Parts: sequence; C-alpha cells; structure tokens
Amino acid sequence: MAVVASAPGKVLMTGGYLVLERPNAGIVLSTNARFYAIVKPLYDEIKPESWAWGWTDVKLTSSQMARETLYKLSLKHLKLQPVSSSGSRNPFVEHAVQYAVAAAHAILDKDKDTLQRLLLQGLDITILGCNEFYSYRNQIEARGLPLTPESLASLPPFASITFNAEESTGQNRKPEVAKTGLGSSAAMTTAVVAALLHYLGVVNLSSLDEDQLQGKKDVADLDVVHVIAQTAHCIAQGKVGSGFDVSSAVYGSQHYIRFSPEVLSSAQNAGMATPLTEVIDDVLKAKWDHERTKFSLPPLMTLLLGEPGCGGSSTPSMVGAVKKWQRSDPQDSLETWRRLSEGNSALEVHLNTLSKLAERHYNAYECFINACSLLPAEKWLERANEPTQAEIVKELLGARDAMLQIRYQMRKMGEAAGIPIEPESQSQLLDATMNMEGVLLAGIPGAGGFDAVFAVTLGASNKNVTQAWSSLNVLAMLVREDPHGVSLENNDPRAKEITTAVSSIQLE
Ligand SMILES: Nc1ncnc2c1ncn2[C@@H]1O[C@H](COP(=O)(O)OP(=O)(O)O)[C@@H](O)[C@H]1O
Ligand SMILES: C[C@@](O)(CCOP(=O)(O)OP(=O)(O)O)CC(=O)O
Repeated sequence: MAVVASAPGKVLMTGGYLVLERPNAGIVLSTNARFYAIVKPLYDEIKPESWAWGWTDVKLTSSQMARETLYKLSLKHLKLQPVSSSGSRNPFVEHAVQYAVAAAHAILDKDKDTLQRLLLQGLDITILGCNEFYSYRNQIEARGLPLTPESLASLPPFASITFNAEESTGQNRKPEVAKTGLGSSAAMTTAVVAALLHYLGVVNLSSLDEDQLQGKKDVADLDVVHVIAQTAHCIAQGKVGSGFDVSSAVYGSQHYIRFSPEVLSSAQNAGMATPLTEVIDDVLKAKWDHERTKFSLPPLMTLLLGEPGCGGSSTPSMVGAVKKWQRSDPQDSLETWRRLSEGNSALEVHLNTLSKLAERHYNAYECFINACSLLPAEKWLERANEPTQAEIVKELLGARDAMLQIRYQMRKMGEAAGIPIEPESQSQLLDATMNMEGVLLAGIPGAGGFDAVFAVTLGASNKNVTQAWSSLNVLAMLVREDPHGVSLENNDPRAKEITTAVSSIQLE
C-alpha cells in the first residue's frame, strides 16, 4: 500500500535574519503550496534468500526535474549508495531516507521483523512539488500568455522545473532552480520523512486532522517528524538555519522561536563510522527548546504573493553578508536589530488584536473591513464612525506603520551589509502596492532580495491587486495562507489534480 504525505511551503512574514538568534521570534505563515512524497514497496514479493542480504533497493523519482536515481541501502550502516542516476544527487531526500530508516531502527526496538520485511521489499519514493514553489514566468511569457493567475492555473500540475543559468555568481548568486522562495527543500524533506516514518510504522499520522480539530495537545508523532526532518534538512544543507521553514512544514502557521543549535551537534560532529541509530538516539533525546505558538491572519485578510520576475535570491550568501556586518559594526547593527524587533512585535500585536476584535464584534468587523477594502488606507480613518470601527482602524493603521518601520530597517540593514534585502525595484513595487485600495501591508518575505513579494489585503480587494500587479509586470501567484502542517493524503496528488480538473470542466 502506498503512503502519501504532504507538507506545506511557507512565507516568513516577519523575523527575517533576527529569527536566526534566540529569543527573537518570526511569524511564519504556511501556504496551500504543498510538497508530496509517495512511498511504496519496489517489489511485491521478498525473495526467500533476501533475508541474508545486506542491502536493499531504493528508487527516487523526481519527474519535475527529470531525475530518477537508484540506490542500494546498506541494512547494516543505513547509508545510501547511488547505483545509477539520470541527474545530480538530491542530498535532502537522501538524508531524509537515511535518518528516517535509522529512526525506525532506533524507535522500533521490538518489532524489527516487520521493519526488515518492509525494507527488503525496497522503497519506491516519488516526490512532487506544487507549481507554486517554482517560477513559471518565463514559460508563461514564452507561450505569449498574460501574466495572470489564470495563466498559471492553465499549466499542467507538477510541471517541469526551470533551472537557473549557471553563470550567476557573487552575492546575487541565483539558486539551482527558478524558485519562488516558499521553502521547497524544507517541505520536500518533511514530506519524505513523514511518509517514510508512517510507512515504516514509527508514527501514525492518520488521525492528525481529527486531533487538530479537537485541539488535542498530544502531538508526539509530529514532534518525531520534526526532529528527524530538521536534522536531515540541516545536515543536507550543510548549515543550521533558524528552522522556521521545517517547523511550519510540520506544524503549519505559527509564531516561532528557534531551537538552540547545540541540539544538532551530535549529527554535525558524527564521523563516517558513527552508527546513524546512535546519532538519531542523540537528536531525539536532545533538549529541543524551540517555541511555537498559534498564529494566523485575522479573518477577511488574504495573503497574496507576487512574482516580480527576477529569478530569486540565494539566502545563504545574504545571511553571510549580514553576519559580517554584525561583526564589523556591532553598535549600529544592534540598534537596527532592536528597532526591527520592535516593529516585528508591534505588527504581531496589531494583527492579534484585530483577530480578537473580529471574534468579539464579528458583524461590525466584517462591515468595516469590507468598506476599507474599497478604499486606499489614507481614507480608512474618515470611514470609521463608531467606537468599534475606531478601534479597528487604529489597529489597521498601526499594522501598516509597523510594516513601514520593518521595511525601513530591513532596507537599512541591506545597505549597511551591502546586499539587496529590499532592493529599489522591490521598494517601488511595495510602495505602489501599499497605496492600492484595500491593501493592509506589503513586504519582502524572509531574507528578502528578489524572491516573490507578499501583500495582505482586505475583503475582496485581492482581485484588484492581482490585476494591478499584472499591469506592473508582476505575476500574482496562486498561493494563499493555509495553516495546516504535515498531512497524510488519501490519494496520489496527480490523480486528485486530474479529478479536480475533470470536475471543473464538468461544472462549466
Ligand atoms: N521537485 C524537486 N525535486 C528535487 N529537488 C528539489 C525539488 N524542488 C526543490 N528541490 C531542491 O531544493 C532546492 C531549493 O531549496 P530551497 O533553497 O529551500 O528553496 P526555497 O526555500 O526558496 O524553495 C533546489 O535547489 C533543489 O535542490
Ligand atoms: C534569513 C533567514 O532568517 C530567513 C530566510 O527566509 P527565506 O524565506 O528567504 O528562506 P529561503 O527559503 O531559504 O530562501 C534565515 C533563517 O531563518 O534560517
């Protein structure tokens, strides 16, 4: 039986760079862009003599990258050895497989026979990332289609990924693939770990949605997925980021404070000879001190992402430049971080207050937000003519001011560090967007640079913003906030996409 698990992509709305250092927090929104991993046996039968074998087979297929790799997995050392490949390696998935299998050995100490049987049947792993993770601007332009979400929707699901040209170098180095910045590697690693841990019987993810609906606190299985995915992601990446991307891929939208990097030290310091089960034992027992609390946008607000068409930026080189600046100018950098942190907290407080106001006075809230959605922000105050509306408008304008402060400090940080955190072209786009009717705020997510920009819009104004972006040569993506983290799927997503396409044709 195939197991299909999925994990969402993310948008780091506040906390870029700061979230790398405890106790600074980041607000991360998970999205409807999901990465899928399908795990099934390679062989139906196990040959009787195979019990004596020291190896099993693993096949990894990424059709979007036209890659298929066959591996041998050593059943003793739990390490993968490629035997044939139609392209370069995938360190994220390779580490995900090795660590998930090692976790199965470490955790399932009683029922080793079932595990051995599953492994001897071989592992057939397929990975699929939603189109939203990748940039399709070039294809849309090449096909002569308008730069609209409808053109994006007309692409086949799980379309082929465009590789960036290799010649780009230096601090503006482009990533391997034309990505939109939604955290494809974190979502991919998490989906593979979740699917494998479920397939091998280490965790049971089938009641996740019910547990979440009932608000059950016990998320022990998710915690195992998190530790294994976070370890695999860091080791594959060769660096320890803040981990907000893996955390949101596992648990969904949240207010996040990073883990202390020491929790990963045994995985980082493990030599070639260290048994992987020992590494897994250590990381599972380590004191994971990250914090996450529930966060989602207030009602009637929509997260929009717009791709300005610059091919994305490489986060590690930007982080390196910021760290260099912190070392060279501790005083100025501390002050900028203090102000940024103030702006981040203020924005969060305003958004949380708006959520509470919506809860307490839903009708007044709905009516006022819909009215503001038709007006530019400078007209919102005049429109508030009763006390609840005055309270709401105060929070809306407070959120805008906080965003402007964040943007100002992010620009300053970029200038001081000599990197384009909010480059001029993005500033112009963000200013224009913040002046559009019904736009609460706009910013650059995460590390900034030339990745897609985000906006938060009120009521139905997202449609007008989408059109306005199209006339500014910005492609509004089909991404929306979706607070769900990891999930077990009933079907192969390719079958689902086909069914959805067929039923939408029938409905027309
Ligand atoms: N569908 C895929 N198949 C195989 N590898 C992928 C796929 N999607 C992404 N990757 C890997 O993930 C890398 C991008 O990860 P990352 O830097 O986290 O990007 P982002 O977070 O901005 O989406 C790619 O360079 C590629 O190595
Ligand atoms: C700088 C950071 O704080 C935020 C980077 O956020 P992005 O969303 O830009 O990340 P990528 O998906 O890797 O491009 C680094 C971190 O927190 O790890």
